[in-house]
Amino acid sequence: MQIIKYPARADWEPLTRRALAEQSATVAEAVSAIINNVRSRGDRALREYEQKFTGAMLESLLVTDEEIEKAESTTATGLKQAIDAAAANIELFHAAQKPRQELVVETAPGVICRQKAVPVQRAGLYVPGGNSPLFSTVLMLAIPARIAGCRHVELCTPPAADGSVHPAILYAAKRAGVHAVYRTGGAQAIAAMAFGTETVGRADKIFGPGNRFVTEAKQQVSLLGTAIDMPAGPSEVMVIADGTANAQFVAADFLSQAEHGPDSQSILLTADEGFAESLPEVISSLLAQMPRREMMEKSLSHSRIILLHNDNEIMEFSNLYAPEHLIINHSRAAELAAEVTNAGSVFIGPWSPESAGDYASGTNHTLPTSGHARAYSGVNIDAFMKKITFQQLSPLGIRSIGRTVEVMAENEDLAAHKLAMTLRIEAVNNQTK
Ligand SMILES: NC(=O)c1ccc[n+]([C@@H]2O[C@H](COP(=O)([O-])OP(=O)(O)OC[C@H]3O[C@@H](n4cnc5c(N)ncnc54)[C@H](O)[C@@H]3O)[C@@H](O)[C@H]2O)c1
Ligand SMILES: N[C@H](CO)Cc1c[nH]c[nH+]1
Ligand SMILES: [Zn+2]
Repeated sequence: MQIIKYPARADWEPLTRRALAEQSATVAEAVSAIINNVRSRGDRALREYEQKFTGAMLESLLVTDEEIEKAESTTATGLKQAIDAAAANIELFHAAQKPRQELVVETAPGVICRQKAVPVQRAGLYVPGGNSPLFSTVLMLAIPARIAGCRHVELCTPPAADGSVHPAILYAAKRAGVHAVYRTGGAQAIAAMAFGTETVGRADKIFGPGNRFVTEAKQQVSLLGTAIDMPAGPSEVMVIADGTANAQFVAADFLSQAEHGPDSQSILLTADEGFAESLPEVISSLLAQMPRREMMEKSLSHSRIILLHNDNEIMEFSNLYAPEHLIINHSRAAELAAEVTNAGSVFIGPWSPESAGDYASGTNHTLPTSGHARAYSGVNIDAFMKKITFQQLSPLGIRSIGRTVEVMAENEDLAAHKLAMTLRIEAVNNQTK
């Protein structure tokens, strides 16, 4: 693994670029063709793509109630208990985010303004299933959708080669209140939820992580009129460590990222040269005990160890990179955490591995990647809600702001705008004569 020692400031920006996560032109072209095909040929296109990418020959795209019931009985009790325990924490943290009450402000006498949070009505959730069936993602998306009060929640996920959907995905979907599950994945699933097909319902907004094809598809359909949560592509972690960090912990955090896919990325920032130099060997020895070694090696080949002069430089670099996950395994962890301005989710201290947030601490694991944490939040209750504003003016309100509106409309050269107020001012004046 590459160790980059004291890079010049001019080289920091290029170092923050993701190795493979950039959306290539080929991916964009392939995705655009898939979207057009699904848009014009609906279910037929979905079936063809599933056969091509997963090998599944599908009769029904919709998972039946019987399959969901059966999944409940085939999922091991210990796993169901773990899913239930994680779900309870995710519910607690997300329920606390729900706006408590409507906002009401009388901005001027007789002018009442209200802001009301209203749920997205039809939510489309994507649960990845290429590399492994991420049933934890079902909880991360469907629980906030249910708490927000979405009227219809549908979920797409790639099927196995025999056409089945992993039982734990179905168990979690039922537990979290999903209304319909479809066996389709990749860009085709995103297109299906964006435009609707004979079977898949059209969603108002699409949520969830995925590989480069899924993320590109979400970005393309967002330009064609369907809202998305954010770009949540190939996973990445930045670890900040000093000499007090347990190197095995850091190495395991690197590997847990690498196993998400060949285009995941892990970066260590440290000011401790000895720690930087010793880490690759610790990673290699842990890697030797792991399954999926080949894929993890690919991911690690574009991971990096970056040696900087001090903690100030480390925090500056981290905020420039804007990591999806930031683990601070450092003697001043809490102080450094207070300086984070760009990150998806932060894990503070030696006892907070990313795995905790991936599954069970209660925070959401659907997070912005590729530097999008500079401007986007991870999934939270707000993502499932729109804020609608209301205003109601009384005759007193017309008196309060009528003249202000007239003057502004006149000076924007918008005579009809002015007239709509002038007529009311005259009516109020006539009433009170
Ligand atoms: N950012 C986040 O919040 C977050 C959370 C969880 C997972 N992830 C990421 O999600 C990703 C999951 O990826 P995955 O591949 O395991 O599952 P996936 O479900 O995202 O993608 C699998 C599907 O991609 C499509 N596909 C594969 N190769 C293709 C090709 N050549 N052309 C067109 N379509 C193709 C197929 O339809 C396939 O079924 C990982 O990169 C992981 O890091 C991100
Ligand atoms: N680390 C992933 C992206 O945040 C989420 C995940 C699901 N399962 C395991 N990990
Ligand atoms: Zn993970």
